[in-house]
Amino acid sequence: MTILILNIKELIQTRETNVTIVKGADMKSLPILKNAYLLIDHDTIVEFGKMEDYINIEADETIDATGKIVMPAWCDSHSHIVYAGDRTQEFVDRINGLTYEDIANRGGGILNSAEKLQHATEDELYEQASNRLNTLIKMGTGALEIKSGYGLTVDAELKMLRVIKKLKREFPIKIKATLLAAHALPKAYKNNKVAYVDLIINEMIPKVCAEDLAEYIDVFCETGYFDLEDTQKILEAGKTHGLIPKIHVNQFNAFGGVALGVAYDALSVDHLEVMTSEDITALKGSNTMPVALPSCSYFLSIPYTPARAIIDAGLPLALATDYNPGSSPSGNMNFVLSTACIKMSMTPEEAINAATINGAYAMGISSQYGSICRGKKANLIITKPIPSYQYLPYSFGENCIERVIINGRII
Ligand SMILES: N=CN[C@@H](CCC(=O)O)C(=O)O
Ligand SMILES: [Zn+2]
Repeated sequence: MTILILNIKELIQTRETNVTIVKGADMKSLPILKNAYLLIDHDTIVEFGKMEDYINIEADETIDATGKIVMPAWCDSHSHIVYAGDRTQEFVDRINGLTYEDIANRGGGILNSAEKLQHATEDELYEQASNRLNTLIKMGTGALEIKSGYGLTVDAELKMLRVIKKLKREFPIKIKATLLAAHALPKAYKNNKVAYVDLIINEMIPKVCAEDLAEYIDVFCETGYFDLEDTQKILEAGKTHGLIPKIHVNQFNAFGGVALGVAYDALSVDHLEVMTSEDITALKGSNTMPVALPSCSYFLSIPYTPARAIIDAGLPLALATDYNPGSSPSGNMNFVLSTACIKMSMTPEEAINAATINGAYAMGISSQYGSICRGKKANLIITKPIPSYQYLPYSFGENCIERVIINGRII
């Protein structure tokens, strides 16, 4: 099956060579072809160029993209879309004055979702997660990382990861799975964190790896959750079993977690709402992608990740949704893009690089996803007729997407 897209007003994020990460000042540049064409063969981008150089090509399907933007589908490197129910009551409690921390301290928050998940069957979880995933795909997401972390028992963590494995099988988009058993201390281990960390290391990690259920190991490295020592032990054990580290860090407090992530060659360090100059220094020269989650900052009314300080220090930055029931009940990457521009002073070019190629890097897939490059996967967004690509973040809240192509298939 071949698909030919003609008369594209702006073809965004075109790369002649297979760039796999964009850093610092380079994030300001977003290669564009105006009045372009693009050819897909099966699941692969095979050719693109300017209409003036177009020589008649026969294709099974031809799309006229007059007035429209074509760009890589979003690469959302941080989500928790497998969860049961919702936490609307906590949302209302926060409006009435409680903080995210207050709610967690009284046994709500992550433990509330863990309680709900205990009672949900694998089929129920799959059904809820697939509804969310269908919505995300329509909003332009073509690759997604999904974490466990609402199970907090051996069985329930495995249950979550099996749901993710089924989503991988049944959905056309690229999915990466992460074991986040160290998301919160379950009630049963309230006074025995050491035993829970041991359970993760001695039972969960080996079982998850035996069933090949995850690629990444994650820890919520935060005051009141898991400290540097716990994080180090869990990352170490994960690495021994072939899991690649990715951590939740610096959401509320900065105490050296970023440097620890870098020391363990984490693929990404995510959240970073609170950053010190030491954290920025630690990231320099590393292979670790800093990931900002602006929807979480928006929803919890906490600081935004200091994107300018990070990018102006020459570092890369990725943007992701953090889609989860407690701190970001939205998986809309278009909103993330707008919020990054409006609240984090990222230019549209930086934000698009962060939400495509750098997001792909944070999932270890940027050699195949995240840009318009010959040989890469045909995961594309085709917009409605819009004035320019800058209109995407500008028109926040508006759905500018007309069609999505995933793996060469029109959705
Ligand atoms: N901060 C830790 N974990 C999630 C929130 C989990 C929840 O509140 O359910 C996050 O990334 O924001
Ligand atoms: Zn998260």
